[in-house]
Order: sequence, then structure tokens, then C-alpha cells
Amino acid sequence: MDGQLAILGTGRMGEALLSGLLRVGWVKPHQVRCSVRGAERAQYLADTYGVDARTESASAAAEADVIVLAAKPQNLGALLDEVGPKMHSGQTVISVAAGVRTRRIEAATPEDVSVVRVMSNVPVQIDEAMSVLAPGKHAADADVEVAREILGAVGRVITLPEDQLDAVTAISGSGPAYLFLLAEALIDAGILFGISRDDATDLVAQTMVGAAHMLRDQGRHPVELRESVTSPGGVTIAAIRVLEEERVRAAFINAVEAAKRRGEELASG
Ligand SMILES: NC(=O)C1=CN([C@@H]2O[C@H](COP(=O)(O)OP(=O)(O)OC[C@H]3O[C@@H](n4cnc5c(N)ncnc54)[C@H](O)[C@@H]3O)[C@@H](O)[C@H]2O)C=CC1
Ligand SMILES: O=C(O)[C@@H]1CCC=N1
Repeated sequence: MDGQLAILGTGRMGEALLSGLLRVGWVKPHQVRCSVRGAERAQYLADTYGVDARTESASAAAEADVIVLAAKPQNLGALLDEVGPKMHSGQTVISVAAGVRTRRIEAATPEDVSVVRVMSNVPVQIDEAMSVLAPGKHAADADVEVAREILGAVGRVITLPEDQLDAVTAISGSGPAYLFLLAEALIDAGILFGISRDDATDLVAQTMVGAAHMLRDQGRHPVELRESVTSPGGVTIAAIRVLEEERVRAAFINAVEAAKRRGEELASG
């Protein structure tokens, strides 16, 4: 990219984006300004990535062409109060915060600042993120393209209307946590049967990777894939029966619905 990038609130998500963008060469370290809360963290970012890292966001925002907002939703209001008045026409703001609507950000920034909201997920750390873009009112195609380039550096990107973003957050944003919980449970089952934690973790992790690749790359329906494992009169159906008796399917749907509701609460609070 030409110009300057600011990442405001460079925690886990912001750092993962930063490292991905530097790795693919989308920006050079001298083009990046990061802001964080603690001086120690700023020093760490400066030492690790060679970027300008500060504990104050307003100057970083004022100097940038593209601004990534990566603070927690609960801190975004205060961050916007700090940086909004320093922003100026022609800037593109990309917010990765869960639940915070583009109109909230538009209200805190000058009229012709473009906002693109993004919901990504933690595999940004390994360039396997699922990111969904939702353009705000003033976002032009070029702004969406910038967001697509940034998130495209660390995984797959699609665009959806903003009214679907709370659902996206609950599914793919939080999704890795559900899969890690499932992994914990399967590893515990291995331990119950006397398999070592390391071996059980290998079994579960590679099973998840293999199953995920089949689902993503073969274009087959998950029902067909599950049926292909479930032999008549066999072992898998005994487990599926218990999962259905325990209403695991409904539990997942209810859990995702609760996550979506929480996203809506964050938006209104
Ligand atoms: N962790 C995840 O899996 C996902 C997180 N997100 C979103 O990404 C955002 C960041 O999440 P994490 O990186 O996990 O949080 P985090 O807590 O690791 O990072 C947030 C950073 O913002 C800094 N910060 C807060 N207020 C600030 C201010 N006024 N000025 C400068 N820095 C400030 C904090 O010191 C912290 O370093 C959140 O809005 C979250 O909703 C979205 C999808 C997945
Ligand atoms: O739990 C959260 O609030 C964030 C948003 C999606 C994943 N982590």
C-alpha cells in the first residue's frame, strides 16, 4: 500500500493483523503506527516489528490513511472520543470490534470518513482467518477493497450486509472457542481411556484438521460426510445416538443464539 496505516488498540487481534501484513509485504514497518495502552507493550511491538508504537492514539490516527480499530468493544467508545476529532476527510476506518455498528463509528468521525466493519477470528494468527466485511454508509468500493486486502493477507474474506454481522460474530468470530471446547472434551475422553494427553491431543487435532479440509475443499454436504463415517450397525452411530439424546445439536444452536444476543447487547451498551 501507499501511505500510512494506524492500528489502534494493538492487542491479540491487532498484532496478528500487523504481523500478517508485514509478512506479506502489504506495508513496510516505517508505514505503520500502532497504539496500545501500556508502555511495555508499545516497546515490545516496536522491538518485535520495527514499527512506531505509542501509548496515545490521536496522533497515530491523524497521520494515517487507513485506520484499524482493534480495541475491545467496551473500550471503543473512549478510543473514538480520543481519535474521532483528529480524523480527516479521505481516511478509511476498518473496525474489527465485535458488536459495534458502523453508524456508531460514523457518528464519532468526520462526515466523509469511510467505515468498514469486519468480523474476523483468531486463526488470523496463522493466516487461516475467516473474515466478513460489512461496508458502512460512506464506504466506497475502494474502501472495501482496502479492507479486503488487509484481511485477505491473513485468510479468507467475504462481504455480507451489516445486519448479519452479529450472527457472523456468534458463528465464525466465536467459533474457534466452540471447537477448542470440543477438542478439550475429546482429549479428556482419550485420557479417560488411558491415552496420554500428548497422544490424545494429536489424535484430536489432526482429526479436526482433516475433517475441516474435507468440509471446506470437497464441496460435500456435512450430512453426507457424517454418513460416510457412520457405518450401519457400527461404532459411530452408537455415539451419534447419545449426542442426539443429549441434544447437542440444539445446545449448539442455543449457544450461538446466546452469543448473537450478547453481540446485540454490546452494540446497544
Ligand atoms: N480475540 C478474538 O478471537 C476476536 C476478537 N475480535 C475483536 O477484536 C478486538 C480486539 O480483541 P483482542 O485483540 O482479543 O483484545 P485485546 O484485549 O488483546 O486487545 C485490545 C488492545 O486494545 C488496547 N486498548 C484499549 N483501549 C485503548 C485505547 N484507548 N488506546 C489504545 N489502545 C487501547 C488494549 O490495551 C489491548 O492491548 C475486539 O473488539 C474483539 O471484539 C473479533 C473476532 C475475534
Ligand atoms: O468473545 C468476543 O467478544 C470476541 C468476539 C468474537 C470472538 N471473540
